Amino acid sequence: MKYYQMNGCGNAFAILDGRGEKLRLSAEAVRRIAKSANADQVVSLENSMRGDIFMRIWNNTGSEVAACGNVSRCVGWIMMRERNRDTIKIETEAGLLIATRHGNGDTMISVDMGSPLLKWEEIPLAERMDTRGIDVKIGPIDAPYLQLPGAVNMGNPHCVFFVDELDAVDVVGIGPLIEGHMMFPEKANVGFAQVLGRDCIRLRVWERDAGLTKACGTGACAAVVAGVRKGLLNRSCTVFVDGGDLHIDWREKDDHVIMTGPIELERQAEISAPASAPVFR
Ligand SMILES: N[C@H](CCC[C@H](N)C(=O)O)C(=O)O
Repeated sequence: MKYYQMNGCGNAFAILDGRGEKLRLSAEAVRRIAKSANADQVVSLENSMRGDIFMRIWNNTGSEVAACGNVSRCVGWIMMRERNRDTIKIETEAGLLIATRHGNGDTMISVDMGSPLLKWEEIPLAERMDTRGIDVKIGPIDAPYLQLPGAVNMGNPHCVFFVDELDAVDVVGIGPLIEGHMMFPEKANVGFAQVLGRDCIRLRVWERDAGLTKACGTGACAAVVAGVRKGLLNRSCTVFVDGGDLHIDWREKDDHVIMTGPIELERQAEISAPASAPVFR
């Protein structure tokens, strides 16, 4: 089967084209693939009745997840090249996504991530709360910048803090405390955003079940939505992440969030179907 090693702004992926195979990856196989590929997420491509492709996504710790913005852009690019089309419909557990490019050979790919879910029970949170600024305490650490983060679901749960100085934030120390906080029954991706202007932010994300990554697509979408709801940002924003930059547009006309950014194909290979736990050299 075809194997693609790709990244979106440094968010690293191992993508297996399982169409035509009975590919069923165990959590252990996912962890082994992710380790050997040094990937944040692992994806298997499957046939779809509703779209051009079905994308099954796992974090590198083995948990299956419904949404991943950056890999949606990579899979969109694979299918556009295969079908020689500028628009591709991707089916995921979170729903249908539309990926587009501006022309053949283009590696700037946009994905329509649909509408953000903003009700407390849709994030989900453990109790009723105003999701524009939630009350999540982490023990003795009551740093001033850890007040009232925004909560947004982009097909997956996000908690976004707005901080004055991102380089002063201990993302690796604080991220896991919020990720597993009892306020989030399904855990959460934890974003730390610094506003540089009403149309640009810098963002780092401690990802649920994957840790600190160089970029998080749904995290960038969630940060802009949370910033607009706090009155800090315009609906069209550039998000500077460690691995590059993404452009987010939370469209007024249909409430959809459009994410645009680069993809990179690092390696493509033919491999034998990984029944259990293959190791890629
Ligand atoms: N860790 C995330 C999934 C990957 C999201 C990220 N890589 C993106 O580009 O959106 C979660 O468990 O919800």
